[in-house]
Amino acid sequence: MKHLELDLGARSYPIFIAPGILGDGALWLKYIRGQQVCIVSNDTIAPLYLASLKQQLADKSVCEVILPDGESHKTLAVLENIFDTLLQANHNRSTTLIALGGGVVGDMCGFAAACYQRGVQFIQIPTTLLAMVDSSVGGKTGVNHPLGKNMIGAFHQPNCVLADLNLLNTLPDREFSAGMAEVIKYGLICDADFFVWLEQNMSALMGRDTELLSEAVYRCCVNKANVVADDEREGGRRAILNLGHTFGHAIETAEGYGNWLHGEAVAAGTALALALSVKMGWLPPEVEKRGLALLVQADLPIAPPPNMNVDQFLQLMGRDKKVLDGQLRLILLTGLGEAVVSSEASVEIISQVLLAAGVGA
Ligand SMILES: NC(=O)c1ccc[n+]([C@@H]2O[C@H](COP(=O)([O-])OP(=O)(O)OC[C@H]3O[C@@H](n4cnc5c(N)ncnc54)[C@H](O)[C@@H]3O)[C@@H](O)[C@H]2O)c1
Ligand SMILES: O=C(O)C(=O)C[C@@H](O)[C@H](O)[C@H](O)COP(=O)(O)O
Ligand SMILES: [Zn+2]
Repeated sequence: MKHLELDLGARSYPIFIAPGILGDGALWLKYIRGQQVCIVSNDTIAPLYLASLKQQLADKSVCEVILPDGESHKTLAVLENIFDTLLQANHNRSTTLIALGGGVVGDMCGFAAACYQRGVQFIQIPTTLLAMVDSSVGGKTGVNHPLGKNMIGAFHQPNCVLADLNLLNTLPDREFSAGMAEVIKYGLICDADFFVWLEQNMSALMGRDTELLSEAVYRCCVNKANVVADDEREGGRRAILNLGHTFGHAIETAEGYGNWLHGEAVAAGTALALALSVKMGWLPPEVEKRGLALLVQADLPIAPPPNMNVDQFLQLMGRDKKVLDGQLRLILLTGLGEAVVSSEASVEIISQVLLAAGVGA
């Protein structure tokens, strides 16, 4: 089993990574401090894994909330279901919520935990590759608004993260690829050695080799844990985890939540960030080429949707959470494994990169 700690002082927590650990209650039941537990999942994942989870919780008083599946349901209105269930079952501040699902369930369950009676504990049991390598770690929680991704939320850290690699056996290929976009992100922004390792192993990873996947999840979590431990609330360096996301979130919002998967939009957004980094004269074109090749090998899109136009991109990007005093800030690369947060790219140069990528005038 692989194990690391996210070091946040009193709010530190462990991340466990191994096949089969969902069934090893002895490992993780101690992170549930009270008797009341509320499992939050969705109508795709619950039929697959809810019973196994409940088996481990036989000594607890358990209720469950099964949300409708999909990014389009990551809303304040759907979040109400969690509060309704908690109140109907008389859950108090000693309750623990458990997120059993991908990033959508994890972000919503975490946000409900941040809000319910002004904050209760929660555990992340990620069931997608994306959630294992990224969304279950670091405490960003929230929901979407029709005008922008993750616009309503809170920072709220879990008590522990359990990444059971066996759960990936049922994950559809398209969702698996989407997770790879965030995996590749870590190599590009802060871990050149990991990027080279991914180049050497991508074909076996796409074949879902468990040993290699376990190593990939571990290295992503180590990288994310280091960044988050340095800057929990994104005052500075944490923003590098947003590589490709300003473009990507614009795509997700414009195309209608769920039509482009988050990872797909991040992949196309990363391709744009690579092109912009080269255009700024900061990144050797050879690194852009290697980044694009890895995204393609992971079956990810590297072109933005042709039905979007430049104005639409700029308007949606203008609402990004990294905008400061009206100034757009983007994550750009200055080398392999080296990212900066920069406001130096002008609207003109961004527009040129979008046009060159096939976005409408
Ligand atoms: N909080 C963060 O730091 C953070 C980081 C990255 C992404 N996110 C958010 O995460 C979301 C994307 O997460 P995602 O890619 O996990 O998508 P998701 O949660 O929508 O899950 C993808 C799909 O796979 C299904 N599924 C999940 N696990 C399965 C399994 N084991 N077997 C079969 N089907 C399974 C789900 O029901 C869903 O249909 C976005 O909303 C994004 O904004 C948050
Ligand atoms: O953890 C972070 O910080 C990230 O930026 C991780 C991203 O992969 C993730 O998509 C996150 O939800 C984006 O955050 P946002 O603040 O841009 O909504
Ligand atoms: Zn992301």
